[in-house]
Amino acid sequence: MKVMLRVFLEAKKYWFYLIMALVALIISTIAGFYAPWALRELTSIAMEGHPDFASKAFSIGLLLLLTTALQSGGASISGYLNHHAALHYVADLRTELYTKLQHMGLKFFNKNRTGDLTSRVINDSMEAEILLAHVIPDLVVNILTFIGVGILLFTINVKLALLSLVTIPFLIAITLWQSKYLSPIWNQNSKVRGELSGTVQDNFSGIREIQIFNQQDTEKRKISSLSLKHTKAYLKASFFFETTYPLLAFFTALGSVAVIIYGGLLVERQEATIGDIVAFIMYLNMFYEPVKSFSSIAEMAGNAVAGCRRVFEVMDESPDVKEVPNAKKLSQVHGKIEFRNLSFNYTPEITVLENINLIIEPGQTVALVGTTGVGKTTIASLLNRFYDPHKGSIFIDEIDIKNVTLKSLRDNISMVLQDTFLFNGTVYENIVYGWKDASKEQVIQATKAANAHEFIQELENGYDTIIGERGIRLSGGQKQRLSIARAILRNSPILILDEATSALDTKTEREIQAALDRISKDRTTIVIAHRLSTIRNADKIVVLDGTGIAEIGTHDELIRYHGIYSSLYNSQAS
Ligand SMILES: Nc1ncnc2c1ncn2[C@@H]1O[C@H](COP(=O)(O)OP(=O)(O)OP(=O)(O)O)[C@@H](O)[C@H]1O
Repeated sequence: MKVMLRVFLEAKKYWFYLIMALVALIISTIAGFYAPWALRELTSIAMEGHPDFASKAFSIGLLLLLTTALQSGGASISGYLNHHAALHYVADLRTELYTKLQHMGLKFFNKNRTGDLTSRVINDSMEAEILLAHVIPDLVVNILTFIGVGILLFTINVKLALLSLVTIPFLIAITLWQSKYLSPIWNQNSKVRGELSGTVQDNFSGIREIQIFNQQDTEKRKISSLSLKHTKAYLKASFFFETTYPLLAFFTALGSVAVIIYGGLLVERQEATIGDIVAFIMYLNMFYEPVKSFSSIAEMAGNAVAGCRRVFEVMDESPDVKEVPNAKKLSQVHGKIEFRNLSFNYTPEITVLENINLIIEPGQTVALVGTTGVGKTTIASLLNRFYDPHKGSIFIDEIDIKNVTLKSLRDNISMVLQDTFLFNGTVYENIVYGWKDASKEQVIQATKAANAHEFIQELENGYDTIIGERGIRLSGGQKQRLSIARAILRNSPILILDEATSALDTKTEREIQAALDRISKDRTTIVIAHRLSTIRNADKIVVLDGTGIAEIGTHDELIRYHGIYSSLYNSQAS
């Protein structure tokens, strides 16, 4: 109920449509009450042998035509308006959910599979349409019918009406029992659907690995087992539905049987007319309908509420990286960076960084080196506030990065990563991704600096070539050059190069290295590299070992020191 209420309240923008739909629905439902009444009147005047029967029948027929027109017209107007409101709300909900997801920290994405999140944005959000355009209107129709037809039954004959109430508790008991069991099944069902969609998405992203390692059969089995799990969850729900439905039909029929038998007696005693009995039986079916359909509405609502709950779960998730209230804008910085007493771990069991103290002066190039998994990329991620440190702080130009807006912080930092991510668009669109207003000349300048201009021109459509999902139509080195061009174009005062040249051959690497050295001259640069020959000229080399900094110095100083760096360098040189 809470979820349903939340959907309704959040759809406030569309209340006008929903209210208009409600009015049309009420008119349509009430108009539908007339048909049995018309039959009752017709039977009565026929039985009485009314002299003006034909003209009376004509007026009844006209009225029936009018009410039928109102019934169908109202239903269709209401259906359209409800869908208009519901589908627009779904569009808003999807955008809101997507926006929320965009601002979640990486910790959240480490915990949740992208396929499952996609399923929440695409499928689960659509369940709000079911709630607004189907469940709520159906509930209104049913409540109105139950009350309205109930009044009519009592108006026709109190004794018969009281008798027909006898079956109601049975019908209610069955539907309550059904919905009690159905709700957890629907929750499970949505969860399995998310799992299935997550795995399918993972597999398509990793299709190359599946084919390289010939794991098609294993993956097929995994998908088949998840599909079966989904089927079983559905089957469990339909089991309850299918077993209880005949029971509901039986008790409904029992009500009509009782009315026929007792009604016959009342007609004989002249306490009721034949017209009353005919109309009564017709109304009785309408009267039981809301109780009977309660279970299918409950089923639909259960499914829809489970989907919406999964959407709201993410909406209510508080981001682990938050902006402080009144966060300041970090304007164009000089680029002094200080890590002060910094400690961080991804999981409570393993400490990645402990008590890191490091000052990088504006314009300096500092290289982070150390064995794989020591925490170099983590330092870069902390500087970007993809995560927050558990202890200590990071300052840029003496300002704690926790006190500035995330946008302004990230506007000051460009990153080139080892795993280059490119979007499925043109080469040009990917280069200007960080600065949409760049001119063509600026783009060409950046691609020339990144040694990418030449190969781009040789592509089928030059800068307008579509590069495919994740840049699949480009080589690793080409992708990396585009990502370097993108970072150069962004021209931010802090540049992070995380294994930025690792996918390049030695000749191209040397050429790009020269470009990178040039652009890093007038900005603070953090270089993460395994190939130590690429960072020889850094102003400072920081060697990480264990959870902390083991050595700091220039290349020559560290070589003379004969420590970790010197032995790493010598082992690479030999
Ligand atoms: N998202 C994550 N969740 C949990 N642990 C992580 C996560 N990312 C990294 N780690 C762990 O944190 C440690 C530091 O990782 P990090 O990527 O910073 O190392 P690195 O020095 O950059 O390694 P490499 O040179 O191989 O790129 C590693 O032990 C890694 O397994």
